[in-house]
Amino acid sequence: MSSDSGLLQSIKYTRGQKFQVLDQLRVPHEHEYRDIKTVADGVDAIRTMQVRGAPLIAMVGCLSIVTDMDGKDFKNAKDFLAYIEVQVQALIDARPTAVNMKREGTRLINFVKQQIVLTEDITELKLRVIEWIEELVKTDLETNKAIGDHGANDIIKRAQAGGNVNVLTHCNTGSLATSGYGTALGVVRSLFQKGKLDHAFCTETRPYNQGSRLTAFELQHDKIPSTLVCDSAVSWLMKSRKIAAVIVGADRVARNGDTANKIGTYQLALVAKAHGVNFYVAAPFSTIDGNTASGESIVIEERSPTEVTHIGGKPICPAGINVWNPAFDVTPAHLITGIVTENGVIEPEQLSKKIDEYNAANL
Ligand SMILES: CSC[C@@H](O)[C@@H](O)C(=O)COP(=O)(O)O
Repeated sequence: MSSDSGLLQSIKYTRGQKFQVLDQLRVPHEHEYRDIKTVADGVDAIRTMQVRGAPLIAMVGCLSIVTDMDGKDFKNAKDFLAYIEVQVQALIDARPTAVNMKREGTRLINFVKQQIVLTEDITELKLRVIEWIEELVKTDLETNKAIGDHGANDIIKRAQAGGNVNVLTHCNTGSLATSGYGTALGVVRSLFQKGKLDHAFCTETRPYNQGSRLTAFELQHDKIPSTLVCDSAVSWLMKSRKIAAVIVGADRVARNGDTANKIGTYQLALVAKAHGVNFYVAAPFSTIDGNTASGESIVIEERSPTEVTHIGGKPICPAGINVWNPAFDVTPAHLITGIVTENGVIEPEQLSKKIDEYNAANL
């Protein structure tokens, strides 16, 4: 399930058999898969960033429930529901900023509540949960392809003179952050497949280097013409090359369009504004959090200082220096040209209305 091709397969899952995740801490140099047998394994893989990226975190979390409940006995349906609620909360707590695990976990709990009205048979309930989670993973790939096409079409439409475009992306939002294809990197893939991409630039994305380790790897893998730049080179890049668009992913989009994403996204948006470059956020609708009014209330995860002070386990600065390591920042909506979803490109001012329409149709 869930692969574009071998090396970019973030998840290996076969019902009733194994569930494994690619250990992204080792990419690009090694491709080792880790078994996920329990929710505790899932939480650990998410916390240590063996798996990362908002959509993938949710899928790995949910699939870890599938393997965890295998062979477990439950006294009754109420006991089963209580178990699901506890596991979902543990997975939500693993990393606080991305909303996807919270959203899918809440939907899963609601689904179980509906099902226990229909049947109290535990074997049947387990099967329905497995099918619900497998569908979630399958849908993610289709969603990403739709995001890719909507984003690419909008960029092409706005590109002056209708020629091929250069784009810049940040962090890793590709096959490795999703079940396949990717969100912002899906837009790059789609531009390439349409023959409309001149060149893709990707940032290193310090401190964790998702750009240089993972995105550069994906771009090379797909033979997409691409160049890696330091995070500190982006202003000069936009000044000296013609960049049609910056495309980033999202960990949570608030109702007003403010967007939490990998640290450094906010400065990219400011630089894009200063240079008249369109700035897109590409994310599935499940990353839009209609319950969060604005970016003010988004909790920003702060991670270990060692991610800044060390690279590959080696220190790169004097021991004992104070470090602040926020993993994400919030880009204000007014800097965002469009939010690219599977349902089309939404201007931030239209987002609240679109959320209400989506909820009326889907919830
Ligand atoms: C499709 S992934 C979208 C976001 O999750 C991505 O841009 C990002 O910020 C990832 O952060 P990470 O800390 O690597 O999980």
